[in-house]
Amino acid sequence: MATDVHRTVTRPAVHVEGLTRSFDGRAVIDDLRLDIAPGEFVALLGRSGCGKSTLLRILAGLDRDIEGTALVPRRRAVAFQAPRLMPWKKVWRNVLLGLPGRAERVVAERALDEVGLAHRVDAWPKTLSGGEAQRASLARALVREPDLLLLDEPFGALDALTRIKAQRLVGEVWQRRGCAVLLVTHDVEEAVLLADRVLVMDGGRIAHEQHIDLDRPREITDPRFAALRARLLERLGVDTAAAAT
Ligand SMILES: Nc1ncnc2c1ncn2[C@@H]1O[C@H](COP(=O)(O)OP(=O)(O)OP(=O)(O)O)[C@@H](O)[C@H]1O
Repeated sequence: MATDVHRTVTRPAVHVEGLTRSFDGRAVIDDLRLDIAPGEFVALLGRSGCGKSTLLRILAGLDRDIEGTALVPRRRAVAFQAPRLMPWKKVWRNVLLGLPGRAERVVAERALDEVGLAHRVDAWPKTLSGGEAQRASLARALVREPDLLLLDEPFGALDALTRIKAQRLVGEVWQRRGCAVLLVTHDVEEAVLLADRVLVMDGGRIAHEQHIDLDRPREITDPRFAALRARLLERLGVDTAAAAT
């Protein structure tokens, strides 16, 4: 009997294969392979200098001096640790900065509302707090309606409380928008809190991956959360037993 086999093949949001990037003859990224599914939230960990930002810049299209394949959606946006707002432009104009065509103020207003900054539309960047500036930077990414959102340690410079709020906001935005996210972070807890899958980069490649099969919202007090966190710390070479003493 003939069987009709239907396979649903979903094109990944990101497809990277055989990717190599060298600086001064040294391969920082070395034959790296990575797929990210549409709508998937992926966190990228790794020791300082292992090439996380380099990978993110390549996926953002900011670095094209590569060997191998890096396929990304046309609609993508990036937010960095520093909000990079132009001080001579009001917040709403910063949000529209670099958008192709003539964008209306209402587009910026909508994005600023989404990140809880509706009241700061006409503010000057220098009057924003660190957390507000980071939200404005996120709004600037969101007006691009990205299928892929690239975040390079966006919460790195924030104080603990602001950081928790910003993490929650990113989680909400991701769930509402359904875009794929690649979050570079140093914070293992943040990775387990937000991501569907956590990658550990080492030796220029993805050396380890961990699926996070916990329901959302996640509780850091959940013993399964602690177990995943410990396993990732171990992969990062942090001796948790020693750290606890
Ligand atoms: N433009 C460049 N020229 C020369 N070397 C570079 C350049 N950009 C990055 N590198 C080197 O590549 C390596 C990886 O840098 P990268 O910024 O990607 O690391 P990272 O994992 O993001 O680090 P961190 O966690 O500290 O931000 C580092 O050794 C860095 O010095």
